[in-house]
Amino acid sequence: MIDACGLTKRYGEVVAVDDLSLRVSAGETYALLGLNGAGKTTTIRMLLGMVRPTSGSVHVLGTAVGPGEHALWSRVGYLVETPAAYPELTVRENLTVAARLRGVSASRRVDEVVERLNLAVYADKRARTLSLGNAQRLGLAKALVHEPDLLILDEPANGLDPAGVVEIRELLRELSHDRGVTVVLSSHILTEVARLATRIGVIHRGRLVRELEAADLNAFLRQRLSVSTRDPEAAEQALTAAGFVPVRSENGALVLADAQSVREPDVVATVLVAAGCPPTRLVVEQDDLETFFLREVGS
Ligand SMILES: Nc1ncnc2c1ncn2[C@@H]1O[C@H](COP(=O)(O)OP(=O)(O)OP(=O)(O)O)[C@@H](O)[C@H]1O
Repeated sequence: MIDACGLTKRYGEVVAVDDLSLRVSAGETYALLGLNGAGKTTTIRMLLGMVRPTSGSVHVLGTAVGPGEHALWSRVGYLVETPAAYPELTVRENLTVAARLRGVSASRRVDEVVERLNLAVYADKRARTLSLGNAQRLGLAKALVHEPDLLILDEPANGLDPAGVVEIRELLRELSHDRGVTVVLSSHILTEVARLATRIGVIHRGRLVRELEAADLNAFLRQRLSVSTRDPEAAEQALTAAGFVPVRSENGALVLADAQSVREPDVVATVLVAAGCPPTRLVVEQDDLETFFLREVGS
């Protein structure tokens, strides 16, 4: 569906995207995950031919992205940053224009996306009166009105309230499962990405620093054993004497990060009981997603 090779974009001294290659296959939901300024929007703009790469190439649906490839975009729906709409036209009129531009004449499709994006109440309101969240809904409706095979969305949850975030997640999931739509999206919200994506690309300072299957995400979350006792100093000594490497955490618990402690906490408990300082709490903890992400981007 998408084949981007060695994409680089420089703005003077700033390297917004640096030698980034990615492939997205049919049916995937691929999420570009990165902090503010990581290069997500620039990458997405290059995929869509809105920004010309300084070097590298992009193929979308087998076609090289470049001037004159109009037919290609009838199969692609996209939303980039603040969605643009004709401010004096109503929601329905905006969608009708978008549909016509994509060669779709059926007003049924406009009704369907109005319904699907919960815009019925606003259908006859001018676009300029919409809240940020509803403007985002209109942007998504425009991206979907021609039933594209590929959706490319920059921060689709932007401006939406928590219910709207869930709604859009469900919509994208449904499009992917029921209609086989391929989705490429960017986000800086790891928990959201983890719920939706089948594959995740972590982008940092313009570089794709890691790609992983969402199903493998758990394997990247480090585990450790956290032990509390009434006498942490004695416990630390006993564990050190037994060959463990306990580290005192801020809350006074001892943390053991080695694989054996995580696998066999009973061995740790036995050492502590024998030393006369039995554990009052013994728990295997896992990195949360934010810790994983910050570790990946090294900050
Ligand atoms: N037109 C431009 N001129 C100069 N610098 C730019 C331009 N567009 C982007 N940049 C710079 O390129 C870098 C990447 O920006 P980009 O908007 O792609 O990041 P992003 O990951 O989408 O960030 P955000 O989540 O904040 O939207 C940033 O340092 C940004 O300031």
